[in-house]
Amino acid sequence: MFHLFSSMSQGMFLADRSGRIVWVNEGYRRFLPALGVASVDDFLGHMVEEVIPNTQMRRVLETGQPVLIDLLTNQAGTFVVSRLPLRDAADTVIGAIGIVLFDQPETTLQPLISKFARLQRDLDDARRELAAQRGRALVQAQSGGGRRQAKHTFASFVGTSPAATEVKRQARRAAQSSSPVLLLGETGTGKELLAHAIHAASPRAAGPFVGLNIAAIPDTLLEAEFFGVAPGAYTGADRRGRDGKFKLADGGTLFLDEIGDMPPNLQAKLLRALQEGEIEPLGSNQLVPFNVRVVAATSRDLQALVREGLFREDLFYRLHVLPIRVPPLRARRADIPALVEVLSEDMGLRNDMPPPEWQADALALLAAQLWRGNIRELRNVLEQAAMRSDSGVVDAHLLDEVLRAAGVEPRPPLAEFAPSLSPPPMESDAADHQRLLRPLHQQVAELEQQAIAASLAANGGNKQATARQLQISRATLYTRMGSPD
Ligand SMILES: Nc1ncnc2c1ncn2[C@@H]1O[C@H](COP(=O)(O)OP(=O)(O)OP(=O)(O)O)[C@@H](O)[C@H]1O
Repeated sequence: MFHLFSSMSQGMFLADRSGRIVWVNEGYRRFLPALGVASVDDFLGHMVEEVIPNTQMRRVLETGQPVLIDLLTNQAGTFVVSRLPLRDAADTVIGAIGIVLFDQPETTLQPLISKFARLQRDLDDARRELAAQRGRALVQAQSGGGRRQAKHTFASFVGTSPAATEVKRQARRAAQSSSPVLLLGETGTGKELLAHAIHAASPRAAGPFVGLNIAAIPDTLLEAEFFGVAPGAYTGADRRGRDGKFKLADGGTLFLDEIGDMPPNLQAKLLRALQEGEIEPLGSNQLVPFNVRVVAATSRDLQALVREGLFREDLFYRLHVLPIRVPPLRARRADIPALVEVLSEDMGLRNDMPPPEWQADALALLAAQLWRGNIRELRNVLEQAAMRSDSGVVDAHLLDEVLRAAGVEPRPPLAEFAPSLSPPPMESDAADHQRLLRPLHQQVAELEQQAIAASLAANGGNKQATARQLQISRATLYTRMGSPD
């Protein structure tokens, strides 16, 4: 074992019970200059922390517990390392082995590191959202409530598929700009959610977020909704005047949903307002400057509307500065299991019940559907299935019935989805630990095969997309697929 570790790893050394380095192999010697150690003689005989900054070797010697995998960063770089205690026949710790498994993990472990970075970013977003929610609760408690704030951040946008990651990347970049954003995508794809997230990540986050669904308001009332009404313009209830959404969103973000449904006369007025940076409340004859960032959304084909003369071309270009295409759910099937989990948790919380459980065949069936209503439709189907399950467990049979009742002719389950969707078998800590004590090349090869199988399944067997997702060349993918090692 000792020789195997020594030859398979990038480098290895031994410390005695007191933490003094007593042996170092050939491989390890090349790290010495970067550690600021001139020769092996200056390394041997020194206490481990004197020559390897940030090492956790002392803890291993003191506790007798191994650190199987750790990242060590010091002036010599970042390394994936392993530290194992050495014991004598009476089980007393007599020293420890330090092993460098990988140097330059940022290149050798690129797919893992980028996944880690992405998860870390999502975690940071979630933490920020929690902090913001606490802050909002505090502000509401102090002000008696009623503030218009973003309800979602990027962490609420569930999905790590390439398509979801790309849309979040574009939206994050858009958040930093002050130009109008145009969110394009089918109904229920998360456009409104992204609008909230863009606001929450923008320099205007402390300002209000005001939404207006143009399709939901009669044309005759829209102008007053947009620009407000001056005092005295009308008799009756509106005598005192009323602020429009532009005024309410001052200093923040105005979300114009279903912009494609805007009547032509109002399109002209909106264009003028955006060009001049001023609005004219109904009946006022006065121009009022505003400071609002517009995020618009539509599920209609805006360019086709322009061609048909139903949407002004000049307004289209005014809004089309930062277009973001939000992908439909069927273009990111890999996100379905995660969405099912999040939506189930939410359903459980709302109904004060344990979240429903989804069997692997049910998930495979869900992953295969076209989801024309996207996440909203998915949620609806999940809710109906959960309601019809007495045990709280939903299988493909029950789901099939629910889909048919909802008027959907179910497409057959994606076979390649089922194995990757079923949860990994539970292993006891001891067995888990034992698995880690096998030859490293074998473990790495297994991990590679698992990653390739999962990615192939997520990409419906498409090798080009799989290679892109894993950030390896197609040639490498074919080699790895052919050699399970
Ligand atoms: N990526 C996602 N992760 C989690 N929930 C999502 C995601 N995308 C959408 N949802 C949820 O799905 C529902 C529909 O989303 P949203 O209203 O943002 O869609 P939309 O594109 O604006 O739809 P419409 O065009 O019909 O207004 C909401 O409940 C939203 O929270």
